[in-house]
Amino acid sequence: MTDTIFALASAQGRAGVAVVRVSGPLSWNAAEALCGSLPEPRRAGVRTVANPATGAMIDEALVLAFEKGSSFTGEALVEFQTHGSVAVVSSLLDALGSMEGVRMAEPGEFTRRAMDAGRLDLAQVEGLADLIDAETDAQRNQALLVMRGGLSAQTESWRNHLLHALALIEATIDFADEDVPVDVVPDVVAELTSVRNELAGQLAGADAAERVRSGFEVAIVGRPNAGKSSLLNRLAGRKAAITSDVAGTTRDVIEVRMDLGGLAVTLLDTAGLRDSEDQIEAIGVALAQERAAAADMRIYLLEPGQDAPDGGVAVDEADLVVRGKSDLGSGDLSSLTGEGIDALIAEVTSRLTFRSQGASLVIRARQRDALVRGSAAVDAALGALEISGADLELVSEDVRAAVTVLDSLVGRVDVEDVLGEIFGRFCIGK
Ligand SMILES: Nc1nc2c(ncn2[C@@H]2O[C@H](COP(=O)(O)OP(=O)(O)OP(=O)(O)O)[C@@H](O)[C@H]2O)c(=O)[nH]1
Ligand SMILES: [K+]
Ligand SMILES: [Mg+2]
Repeated sequence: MTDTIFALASAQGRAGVAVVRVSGPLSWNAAEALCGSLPEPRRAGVRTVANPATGAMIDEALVLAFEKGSSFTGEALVEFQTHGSVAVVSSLLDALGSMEGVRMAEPGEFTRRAMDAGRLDLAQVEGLADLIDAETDAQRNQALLVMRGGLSAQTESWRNHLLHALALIEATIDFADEDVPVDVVPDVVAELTSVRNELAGQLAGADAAERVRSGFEVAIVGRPNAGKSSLLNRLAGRKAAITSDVAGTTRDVIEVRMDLGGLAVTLLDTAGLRDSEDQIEAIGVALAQERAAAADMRIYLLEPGQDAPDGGVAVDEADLVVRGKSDLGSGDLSSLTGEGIDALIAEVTSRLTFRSQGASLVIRARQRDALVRGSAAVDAALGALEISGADLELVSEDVRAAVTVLDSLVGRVDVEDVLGEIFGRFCIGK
């Protein structure tokens, strides 16, 4: 019999309410032992929860039971909503742990069971993991789409087209000796081409999807004392970086995480760009150049009197060049007075929002890799079909390979090795 597992599903520590989840064949028995009778399935009921071994009362809780086949895990499941006290939760967990056939869940084990029961596929599990980690609206929306099966539905449709192509090819191979000269090649080519184009479309939006998921990096660069750290602090609304009138104050890259219009953005403050005799500062400048070059966008901060960026970091059309310290005379913005700061935020947000709009549903390197391999297999099949008198056996092998790759994307085959890694990153209780 499968183990019955339990865990705190809500966050650790003091809270208004804590949720303890019990899933598996013995979950209802365990819950009945704790609270007498269970409410009707899917109907909340208030119960007194007591330790069956000692009779000691643990708490008064809202109890919810789910029947096998209609819970998150697909198993019989009970949720206790207790008062969110550390002592209540630990005595409830202790009481559960002392029961025969019931044990603490491993990280991600509830989700793993949901997947085994066919309630979620692997791509959806990845969406769920991202949803739990989501900090901004864009991350939440993206994760929800994937968790609700957006990528899975696409994959299913590609798979159906490929299977249709395969059926056409195989019928031709089977009837090769007979007198039915039907040329299936045009239909097969049409099916494969449409799949290839859709795969290419998803792949084209993978970079943007990755940015939405992990956040855009925006680096502030410029000469020493231009006011970069002051600008970072103004944008962050707190004193994240040291500022001073000493040129060469910043050496390390300072990172501040922000939410700009629902997008996750990491703002980088970097060392002022100049040739320095100071070894440590020179290392800082090299680091600044490296991080700025790798960032998605740069804000080049000009100091008063400076007309244009002076090398050191390549500035392209994705970047913003702004004049600071406007309070001293002319300029676009001032970190001292706040002038022009909202306009800068609006401009950065609109540029990044524009870039995020092409995002596809490919949220993981694993998924992208599968699409790249699937697309290569479809290309190989199409290539083989271009030769007149194409070897249909070879074509069918390529198409079959593409199907297998798509199956691995949703976890239908061949994914034991990635499962451990994916579920291990969930917390206990999920
Ligand atoms: N008047 C005025 N002074 C500013 C403004 N922004 C920064 N400063 C001053 O300019 C000097 C340098 O500011 P920082 O923010 O340390 O400049 P930085 O570009 O980070 O300097 P490094 O880290 O040394 O490269 C400090 O004395 C700041 O107070 C501004 O908008 N107006
Ligand atoms: K400075
Ligand atoms: Mg600085």
